[in-house]
Amino acid sequence: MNILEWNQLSITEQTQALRRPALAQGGREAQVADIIAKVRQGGDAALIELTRTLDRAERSTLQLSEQEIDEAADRVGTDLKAAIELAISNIETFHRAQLPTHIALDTSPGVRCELHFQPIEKVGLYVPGGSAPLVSTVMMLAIPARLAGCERVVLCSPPPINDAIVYTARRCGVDAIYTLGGAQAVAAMAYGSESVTKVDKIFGPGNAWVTEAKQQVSSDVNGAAIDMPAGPSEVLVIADDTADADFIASDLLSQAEHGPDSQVILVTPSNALADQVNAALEQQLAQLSRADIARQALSESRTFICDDLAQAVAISNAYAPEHLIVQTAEPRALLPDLKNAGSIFLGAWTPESVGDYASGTNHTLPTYGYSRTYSSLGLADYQRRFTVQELTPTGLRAIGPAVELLAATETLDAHKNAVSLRLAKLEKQA
Ligand SMILES: NC(=O)c1ccc[n+]([C@@H]2O[C@H](COP(=O)([O-])OP(=O)(O)OC[C@H]3O[C@@H](n4cnc5c(N)ncnc54)[C@H](O)[C@@H]3O)[C@@H](O)[C@H]2O)c1
Ligand SMILES: N[C@H](CO)Cc1c[nH]c[nH+]1
Ligand SMILES: [Zn+2]
Repeated sequence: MNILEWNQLSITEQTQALRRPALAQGGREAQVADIIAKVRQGGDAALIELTRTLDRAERSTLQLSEQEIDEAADRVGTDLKAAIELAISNIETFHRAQLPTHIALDTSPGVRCELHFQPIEKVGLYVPGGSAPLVSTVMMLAIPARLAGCERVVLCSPPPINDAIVYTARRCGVDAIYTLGGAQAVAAMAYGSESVTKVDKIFGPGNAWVTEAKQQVSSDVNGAAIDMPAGPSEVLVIADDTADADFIASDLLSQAEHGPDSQVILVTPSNALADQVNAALEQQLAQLSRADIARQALSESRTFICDDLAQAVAISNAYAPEHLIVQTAEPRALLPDLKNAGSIFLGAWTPESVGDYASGTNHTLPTYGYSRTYSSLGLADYQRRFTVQELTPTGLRAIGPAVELLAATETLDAHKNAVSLRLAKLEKQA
C-alpha cells in the first residue's frame, strides 16, 4: 500500500487521500434511474429482461418455489448448518437484547405520556451475491426483522442464488425469496411487480448500483424507506508498534477482498510497522483466491504515518470508517475519543471477520463516511415508534394556561382556543 506522511500532505491532499474510490467513479445516477423506470413500467417482464442482460441469467419466474427451496436446503452440508446455528444464536442474543422498553409516565399530575413501538409491516432484504454469496447477510437482516415482529419479510439476491442463502433465509423465517439482484431488485421491492411484494422499507448492503438505487427510491414518497447507505466495504486500522503486522495485513485483506472498490486504511505512528504490513500483505496475497480483487482495492488504499495515536484518532474520525480496528497496547483507552465508526474492534484477538459472521453484532454498517450520522443496523430500524397522550381535567388545568400563552405568542389563535374552550367548560362545571 502507498505509505504517506500525513503531516507532509496539504489539507487538499489529505481530503483527496480520504476519498472513497466508489464515490470518485460516480456517474451511475442516470443508469440506475433508467433501470428503476423500466421496472416501474414493465413489472415482471422488465425484471426478467434486466436479469438476462445484467446478470446473464435466464429465468421465467422470479420467486423460488417451495420445491426449489427444499432442494437447495438439502444440498447444504451439516457442518455449514451447524456454523449457521452458532451464528444465529449469537446474533439473536445480541439483537433480542435491543427490544425497546415501552414508556408510560405522568409528566405532571393528570398528564399521561406514552412511547409505543410497532414493527414496520413489510420489509425487503437485499443480500449481495454479485461477486460473493453473502450468506451471513441473510442472518444480519432477517433475524432483527423477525424479532421486531415484521409481518412480511421478502428477500432478493442475484442469480444464481446460492443454496446456503436459500437455506438460511428459510431458517430465519423469510416469507418469499426472489432471484433478483442490483438496482432492479431494489426497484422491484420499492414499487412492487406482479410477483414481487411492494415493501415499506428496504434493508441491506450492496455494490454502488444497489446503493444508488436505494438512495433514489428513498427520495420518492411512492418508493420505500431505506436502512442506510451501506456500500463497498471499508476498514481503518489504528495500530502502534506493539501490533502484529500479520494480523493487521489479514484484517486489511479481509475487507479488500470484498470488491475492487473496497478501501482499507492503516494509520500508525510506526514507520517500521507500515513496512512490515506491506511485506505481510504481499505474502498473504499470494495465498488468496480473490487476490486480483484485493489488489485492485489496495491500489486505492493507503497507509498514513502520523505523529501519535491522538493524531491517528483524529484521522479516523475524519474518515468515519465502516469498520475501525484498534491494535494498540491499550485499545480501550482510545474508545472515548473515537467518534465516527460503524463498528469498532478492540485488540489483537478481535479480527473484523468475527463481526462479519458470528460475534452477534450486525455487519450491515454505513459506508462512504456516513458513520458520522448513521448507525450500525439494529432492531430499532425495523420498528416505528409513536407517542400517546391522555389528560385528565386536572392535567389540562395544570398545563392549559401555559399552552394558551405559548400559542398566543406564536399568534396561533385556534391552537389557544382549543384549550380555552375546554378550560371554560371546566370552570362552569366546578
Ligand atoms: N456496508 C456493508 O454493511 C456491507 C456488507 C456486506 C457487503 N457489502 C458490500 O456489498 C457489495 C456487494 O457487491 P457485489 O457486486 O458482490 O454484489 P451485489 O449483489 O451488491 O451486486 C450485484 C448486482 O449488481 C448489478 N450490476 C453489476 N454490474 C452492473 C452494471 N454495470 N450495470 C448495472 N448493474 C450492474 C447486477 O444486477 C448484479 O446483480 C460489496 O461492495 C461489499 O463490499 C457491504
Ligand atoms: N464486511 C462486510 C461488511 O462490509 C460483511 C461481510 C459479509 N461476509 C463477509 N463480510
Ligand atoms: Zn467482510
